[in-house]
Amino acid sequence: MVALPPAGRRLFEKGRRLGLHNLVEVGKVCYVLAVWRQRDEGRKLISPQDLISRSPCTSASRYHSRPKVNQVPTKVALNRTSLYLHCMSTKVVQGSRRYGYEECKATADWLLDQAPVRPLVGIVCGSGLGGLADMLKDQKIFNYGDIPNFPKSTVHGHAGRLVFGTLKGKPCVCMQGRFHLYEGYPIQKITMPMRIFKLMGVKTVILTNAAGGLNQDYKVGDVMIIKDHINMPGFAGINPLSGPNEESFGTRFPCMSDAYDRKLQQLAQEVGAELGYSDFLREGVYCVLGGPSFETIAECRMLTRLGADAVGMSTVHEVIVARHCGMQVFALSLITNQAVMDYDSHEKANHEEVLQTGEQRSLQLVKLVSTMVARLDVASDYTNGEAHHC
Ligand SMILES: O=P(O)(O)O[C@@H]1C[C@H](O)[C@@H](CO)O1
Ligand SMILES: Nc1nc2[nH]cnc2c(=O)[nH]1
Repeated sequence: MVALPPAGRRLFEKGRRLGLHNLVEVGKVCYVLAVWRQRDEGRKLISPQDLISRSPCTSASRYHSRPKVNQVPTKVALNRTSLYLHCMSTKVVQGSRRYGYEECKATADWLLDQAPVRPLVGIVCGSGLGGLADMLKDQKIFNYGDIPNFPKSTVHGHAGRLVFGTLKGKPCVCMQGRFHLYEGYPIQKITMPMRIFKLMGVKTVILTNAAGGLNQDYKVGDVMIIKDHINMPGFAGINPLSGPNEESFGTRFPCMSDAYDRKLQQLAQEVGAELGYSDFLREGVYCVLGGPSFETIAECRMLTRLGADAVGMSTVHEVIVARHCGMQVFALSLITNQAVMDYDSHEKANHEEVLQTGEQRSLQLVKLVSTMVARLDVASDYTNGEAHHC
């Protein structure tokens, strides 16, 4: 429990008596991250943002104006079934602590309370690649909007669902849709699911994305095993680990030269060869940019000279956070379009083409990933020799 100032402590004590838990201090402002026990709703975790959007600040209450989503509640009035927020400040709480251990743990616990399995493998589906989640057996699905502290998907082709289940007998959790910098979320927020994965017990993370092919040998529909990355936003100080280090997750200065697990790359090559995919299976360097605009011709030429084989708008931030907290990482790019390199070309990158290519390669991608998962050596982590059933 973090140290609370006296006002926060009093609020916490009061909230506790009424069934509210986990009062968290952020900067100078206290807010409630609540496990709110309501008589007929059972146990419910409500984040500050949810409290703001859902709480019934009625005209009957002395708090007459409904708080705006980016306002920070400075006072909270409680009774048995209702919670009223008083927002005096419009200051938005900044910084990584807001997406720190307490929040991630609360969300992980909330999910595990209801999940049918304790996942050992976490999968992130890129644009148009959500079909992977459909492979899971005995599914339990959570819409992102219902998960405390979780961002919402805003991009077409990202369903915005967290799916639990088993894939070839392995307990998995699958993000059907991810978050991107260009959606306007802080970088700590878009990578928070990785820490939630970790706290739920995930050992191996498999990430997929749609990317533009920079390497002139690549064709649309190729699948690139990511062997390394170039973190362009990182050059400008935009890194998910910026801010106070969360020691409980990992070290201040994590190594990234071993970010992409070599054994898993080897396994992908073997599985790909067995499945007859060698013709379109590649290995290369993925470069992340901020997006949402696609690259200019000059930018594509520059990235090629820097050693990038594919360019995209995701994955790298998640990889950094996943490695920081010690998970094993494997990542794939589906080359959905050729980056335009030539001023005579009339090609134009567009999201529709990205989704369409995703659909066309979906079956092979699902087969590759599911066969790899079947062979993952995570069995030794099962308790009592069984899958982690909660
Ligand atoms: O989530 P991913 O990286 O697969 O999404 C890519 C990058 C943009 O979000 C979008 C562009 O079409 O696809
Ligand atoms: N930045 C970037 N992201 C992509 N995602 C899919 N295709 C592309 C592309 O060409 N550029």
